[in-house]
Amino acid sequence: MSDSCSCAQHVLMLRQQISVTRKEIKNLRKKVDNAILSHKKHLSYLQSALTTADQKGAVLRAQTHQKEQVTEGLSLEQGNIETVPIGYISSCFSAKNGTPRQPAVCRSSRATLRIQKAVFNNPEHALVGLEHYSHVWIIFLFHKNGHLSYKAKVKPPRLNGQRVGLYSTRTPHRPNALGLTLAKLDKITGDTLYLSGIDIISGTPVLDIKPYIPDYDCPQSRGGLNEEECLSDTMTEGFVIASHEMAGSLDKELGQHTHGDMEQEEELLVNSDTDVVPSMLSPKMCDSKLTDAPEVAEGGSISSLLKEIENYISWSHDFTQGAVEGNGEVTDCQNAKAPAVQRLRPSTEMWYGEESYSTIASWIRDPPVNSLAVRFTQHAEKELGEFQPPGHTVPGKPSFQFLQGPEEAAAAIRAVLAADPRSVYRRDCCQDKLFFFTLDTADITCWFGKNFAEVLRVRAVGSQL
Ligand SMILES: C[S@@+](CC[C@H](N)C(=O)[O-])C[C@H]1O[C@@H](n2cnc3c(N)ncnc32)[C@H](O)[C@@H]1O
Repeated sequence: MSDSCSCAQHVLMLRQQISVTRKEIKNLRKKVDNAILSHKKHLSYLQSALTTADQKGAVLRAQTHQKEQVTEGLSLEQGNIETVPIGYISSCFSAKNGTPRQPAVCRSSRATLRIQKAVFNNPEHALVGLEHYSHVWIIFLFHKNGHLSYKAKVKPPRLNGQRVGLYSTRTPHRPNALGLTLAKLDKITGDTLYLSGIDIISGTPVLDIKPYIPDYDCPQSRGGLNEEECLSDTMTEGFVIASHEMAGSLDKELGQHTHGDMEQEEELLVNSDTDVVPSMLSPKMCDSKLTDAPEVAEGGSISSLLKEIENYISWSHDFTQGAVEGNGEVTDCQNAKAPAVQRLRPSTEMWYGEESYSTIASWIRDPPVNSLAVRFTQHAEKELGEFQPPGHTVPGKPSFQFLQGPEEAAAAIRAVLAADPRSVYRRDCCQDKLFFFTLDTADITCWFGKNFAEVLRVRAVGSQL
């Protein structure tokens, strides 16, 4: 009996010891977990400090290198510069394939650019004031050129195999692999720029940002066009403003005008050495020259002259509106013209003088390749419709990271394909092959037929086939 009693006591004691040991183990585990957590925090802090130090190191190295170059006589003055990216692009294009060739091709393409802390202690300070501008020039490195090879002559895809000097093109393959893109600045939040209308892939190092100032950057805008007017997508405003300007300058000068001056203005309008045919002018302006109106010369009917100008302005607005509706193509300069509108250019030119105008190679607006009709199979349309806007999570459905939803994505896909993203080689030799590209979080599969492209499949990046 006593044996069994002492045995039971022993078991009880052992149980108590086990329970104490368990508690100790639990406490120890807690301590270890806490230690791991605090180490992890410390580690991530150290890692981020290391990254910043690395970036700062890169900047310092660049600066030191620059100084060394100065002492070695290889300074800025000799055209030597060690570049330091001010940030890297995150964009809806992850690869070169399928990325628009110019920003104007796809207005809905989106990107962000965060200014690096390594370059400025307070990157957001460097952006103060930029919010007043609607567009910015992005100067970047074509970092995915693969190798730094270049040739003096290139074959732009839109020239369908014809060769031209590389400096007459925007080819990425140039001695200094610098790209220049005019992007729309949608907003700035802290140290980050939100951009749209870009032709730059994710990960691209950006070297500089400059505000787009039409008064400086857009020859057509000289002579008093304001920002809004110059940035308009069409010629309409420019044309109308020219007429307004004419009215304005007449307003100012009416008192001093002689009959001869009036005649000159009219001469300029009707007989200028341009291809503006009389039928392009207001019927009234063609029929009755201002010089035919003796009251004006006598200073008697200024109001009728102003009325005339007003009619002209309103007519020219209607006319250009009609012309513009036919074609929405635009290029770098945001008010560059569609071919239909081009004919109107000389009439504006008259008022600013020829030197105010830019000229371009005709193939830019009238290339020997057709733009393509784009269609989606029903299946592809349905697949695209599944995509959710950024931040929306619906179980089992993919979400975009940049594009605002399926509609915007469809517009972007149409724009990219309509401009025929294939190389000349691919167009000629691989016509029957499928074409793949990635847009935001969607993998697009399509094929090309005569003058059309068809989207066959739209799948979430990384999803199983
Ligand atoms: C023809 S370049 C024009 C870029 C810029 N607008 C310019 O005029 O300098 C646009 C093409 O460059 C390619 N591209 C974009 N970002 C790139 C990068 N970081 N490295 C190499 N190629 C790039 C894409 O294939 C895109 O279609």
